[in-house]
Amino acid sequence: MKENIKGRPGNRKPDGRKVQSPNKKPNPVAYEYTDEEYRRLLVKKQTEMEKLLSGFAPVDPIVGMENPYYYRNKVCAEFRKLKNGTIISGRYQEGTHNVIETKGCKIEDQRADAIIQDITGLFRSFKMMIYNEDSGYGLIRHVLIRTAHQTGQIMVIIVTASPVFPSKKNFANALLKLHPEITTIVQNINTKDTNMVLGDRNQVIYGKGYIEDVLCGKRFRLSPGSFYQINSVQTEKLYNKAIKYADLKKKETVIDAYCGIGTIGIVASDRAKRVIGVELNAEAIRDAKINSRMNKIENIEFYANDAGRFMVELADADEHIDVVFMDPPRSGSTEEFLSSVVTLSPRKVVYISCGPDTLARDLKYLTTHGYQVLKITPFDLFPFTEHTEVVTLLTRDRVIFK
Ligand SMILES: C[S@@+](CC[C@H](N)C(=O)[O-])C[C@H]1O[C@@H](n2cnc3c(N)ncnc32)[C@H](O)[C@@H]1O
Repeated sequence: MKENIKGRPGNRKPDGRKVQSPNKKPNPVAYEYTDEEYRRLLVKKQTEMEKLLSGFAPVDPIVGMENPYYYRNKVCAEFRKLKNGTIISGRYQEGTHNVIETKGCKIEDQRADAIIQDITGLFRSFKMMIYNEDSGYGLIRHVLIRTAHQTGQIMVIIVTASPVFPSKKNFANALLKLHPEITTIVQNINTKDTNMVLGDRNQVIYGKGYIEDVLCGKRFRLSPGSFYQINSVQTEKLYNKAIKYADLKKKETVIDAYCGIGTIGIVASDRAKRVIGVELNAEAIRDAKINSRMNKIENIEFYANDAGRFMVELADADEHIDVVFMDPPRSGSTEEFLSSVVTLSPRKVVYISCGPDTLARDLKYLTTHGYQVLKITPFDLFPFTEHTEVVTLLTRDRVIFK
């Protein structure tokens, strides 16, 4: 099957916003979902990372997947009503809000795909009105499915344009009859004229309103609006490498900046003296606090704040920090954050990035302010897309490359 990858659901920023480029033409790049094509893409990504980053330090070979299919644990479906009254489900074509009908996508969780197909049928039989962005009329905006790789739990989030969701209990019962594996169903209310997928309000229709997954031996609760890496198999490898780079000895005070639900800090906490997590999204910080209790971790604290502002406060308070893990969104970090890192002067910075261009920009700042890049490892977190994740180790100790 050939598919326009740029039209895949990767076209969302890490915080869930759609990429805005309404006048952009559809991208002509199409990838074959085959092992041979996958190997070709890995070579291409390695070359791109070397071109971009080898001026800082040697780039290790990209860490690929043995089985690069059906890895996406988060799938956002869009819907469109055709002139003949039929409802189709699919994904937005990149840079547009045209819905391209999608079935059996080879990079999305297969359980999510099956659920979306059946939800589309139920929307038809329950005569649900699909939201029209131009007129602002209609109810159903999106459906988001989040699946937990280890526990198998599944969350269905139905995003509606209004709090009134007629027959929602009957709808949920009909869906659960078809898919008893679903563990929770949530209505998310998004009344705004916005590119953000999710609104601020959630109403639990069935189950607990969140799912739990296990990563690197720790258990994590995940609410509808919290960030969670979309490829769990590769995330474990990525976190293990990041923590190996930090080389913690149980004596260090560690920052987990842009911490989401606290995954990196919680996984690292056994090896550190103290961990401080900071994250802008209050819902994610609520999850992070529950996650630290659930894993019985006592040397970690979490703050809901802008990471840059928080680091300025730490620098002003003359705090001693040994290691900074930073994992900002694709847009990268800010000068406010980076200059505070320089002031705080941790021995090590482990920078995890899903935006290699902004990583290069931020590495330039840090290396012109006393840091040296020691290690760079790319990870293929997003097989069959143009995206690459990179973990980088910086230190303020001088090291000569042989
Ligand atoms: C790439 S995610 C990483 C999350 C987490 N480290 C993980 O591995 O799951 C980036 C996170 O940064 C958060 N974020 C975005 N802007 C921020 C800011 N200015 N200050 C703090 N956190 C921010 C997002 O909400 C998101 O949770």
